[in-house]
Amino acid sequence: MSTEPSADATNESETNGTRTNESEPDRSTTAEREGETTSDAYGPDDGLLVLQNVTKRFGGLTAVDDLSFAVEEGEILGFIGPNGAGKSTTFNCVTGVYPPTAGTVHYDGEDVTGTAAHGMVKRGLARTFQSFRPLEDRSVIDNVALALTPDKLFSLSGFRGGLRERARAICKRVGLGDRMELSPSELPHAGLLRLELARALATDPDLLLIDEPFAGLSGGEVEDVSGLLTDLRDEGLTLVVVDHNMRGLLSLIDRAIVIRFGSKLASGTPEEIRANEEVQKAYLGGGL
Ligand SMILES: Nc1ncnc2c1ncn2[C@@H]1O[C@H](COP(=O)(O)OP(=O)(O)OP(=O)(O)O)[C@@H](O)[C@H]1O
Repeated sequence: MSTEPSADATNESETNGTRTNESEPDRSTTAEREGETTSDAYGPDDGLLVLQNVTKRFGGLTAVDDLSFAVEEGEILGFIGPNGAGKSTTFNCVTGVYPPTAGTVHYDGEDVTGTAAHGMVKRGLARTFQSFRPLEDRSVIDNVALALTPDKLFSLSGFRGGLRERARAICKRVGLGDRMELSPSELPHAGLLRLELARALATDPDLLLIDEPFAGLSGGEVEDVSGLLTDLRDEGLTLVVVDHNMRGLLSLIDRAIVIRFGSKLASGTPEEIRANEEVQKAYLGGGL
């Protein structure tokens, strides 16, 4: 698996799960871990998004290793793993940043393996980024309007008016209704996160992949954002959330997949994840 001479083991609470100082993870342990999880045999229709045996290699490094899981329609799935576990790489394989080296990705029953990013957005898959850069010379509402997909809105009568109306509704939806005319630089961090969510919602997704929404938020803000995400799910969206804030994440999600060294370590309800000894070890000191 990984031969990464990584120096990314800087998070002391997750040092056990990084690849630092490890040339090869223990294969037999991996096999034992897999034995503890539910069956890894998924069919294309087992969820809105289904990964089957997805592997991604960068040269000699295997960042994602034969990973299979399904995201069920209407759920909030937590996608958890220590630093360097392969979470972003998995997201990148799904959202068309690059194709997987092996394995297949099905979206809404169709094989979308290797589909480019704009094609995945068109199919209804949106993504937020942890480090996002809105256009600073545009207002909040303009940033949202620019993310709208015109082919879903175009009408001969009022193309521009329609866009603005829709952007306004989305700003209100994410709690930015009273800050639409501000510049992004005037928003606090939690406001920027709401703007990033708004930009993703502007593509009219069915499935939203959200990268570390709780990073940098206070306890109260975590609760507010969790409330917003729960509302979005209740309105019909399917959500996959990645975050290191295990406590915040476990109180939000319906189910979690935990990965380590690019492979599945555990899956289950928040209660099952909290009680899982392998997860406890991977997050030694993480306060589950
Ligand atoms: N483009 C790339 N080229 C080479 N190696 C990469 C590339 N992208 C990621 N990696 C490596 O793949 C492994 C998995 O990285 P990835 O970013 O997917 O982990 P992660 O779980 O998202 O980590 P974090 O929580 O720190 O963001 C790491 O060892 C990383 O250094």
